[in-house]
Amino acid sequence: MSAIPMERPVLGDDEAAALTGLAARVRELAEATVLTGAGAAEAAAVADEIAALTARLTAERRGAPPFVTPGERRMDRQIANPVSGPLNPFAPPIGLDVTSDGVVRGEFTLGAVYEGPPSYVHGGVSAMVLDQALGMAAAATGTPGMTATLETRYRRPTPLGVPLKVEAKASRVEGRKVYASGTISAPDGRVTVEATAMFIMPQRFVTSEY
Ligand SMILES: CCCCCCCCCCCCCC(=O)SCCNC(=O)CCNC(=O)[C@H](O)C(C)(C)COP(=O)(O)OP(=O)(O)OC[C@H]1O[C@@H](n2cnc3c(N)ncnc32)[C@H](O)[C@@H]1OP(=O)(O)O
Repeated sequence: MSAIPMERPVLGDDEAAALTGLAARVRELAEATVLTGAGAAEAAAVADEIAALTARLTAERRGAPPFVTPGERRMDRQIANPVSGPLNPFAPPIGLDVTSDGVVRGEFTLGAVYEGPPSYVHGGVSAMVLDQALGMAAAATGTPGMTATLETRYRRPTPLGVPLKVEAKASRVEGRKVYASGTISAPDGRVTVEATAMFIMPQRFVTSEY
């Protein structure tokens, strides 16, 4: 049982655009927070101002992140997704395109908030990006599912602050199970992380359209 309900408010275009802009500013704030050299007094003063802004936003609080109206794919409605969602300040966000032959591709740059080992991307963040890309590749087969297994192989460190590529494709569908694989690669074209995953469509979603 989740504390966040399934039912979602649906945003109009104006509100979606405004909240997307707000998320972009908060993303910049997060980066500024981990990189600032403003000093203790200034940091404390800014923290007070941010607390006041947070209070303004929570004065009208929703029970769950909103969706936007259905587009071509129902999965695109979830605009607060932590990988691709423009409404989520935690998301880079990564624009992921699905080609007609089911290949998912995205280009992205990860800044200091995603650091694991100094100057490199946190391995959990790479796994999250791949989970999303492979999940979308699975969904593109017409059988979307929950991640049942995700195996990552970290072949070399993934650099921060440079353009990265993620690519994924489903390899086969067996009933409710979909198998997919993918990679993250660095600007020199070398693969830094490989992943394979298996997604299972829960029985209760068998008739849903994604
Ligand atoms: C669908 C909605 C998603 C839409 C997404 C849009 C794309 C967005 C991209 C998002 C990307 C991010 C996505 C996320 O972040 S998804 C979030 C992370 N994943 C989860 O939280 C999943 C949690 N687990 C479950 O909900 C259930 O266990 C699932 C749904 C996976 C299976 O529960 P179900 O009750 O259906 O299973 P069953 O008992 O009838 O078994 C059926 C078959 O499967 C086999 N099996 C079961 N589990 C495993 C396992 N772990 N490894 C290997 N095999 C497993 C089992 O042996 C059997 O095999 P067989 O006997 O038939 O041979």
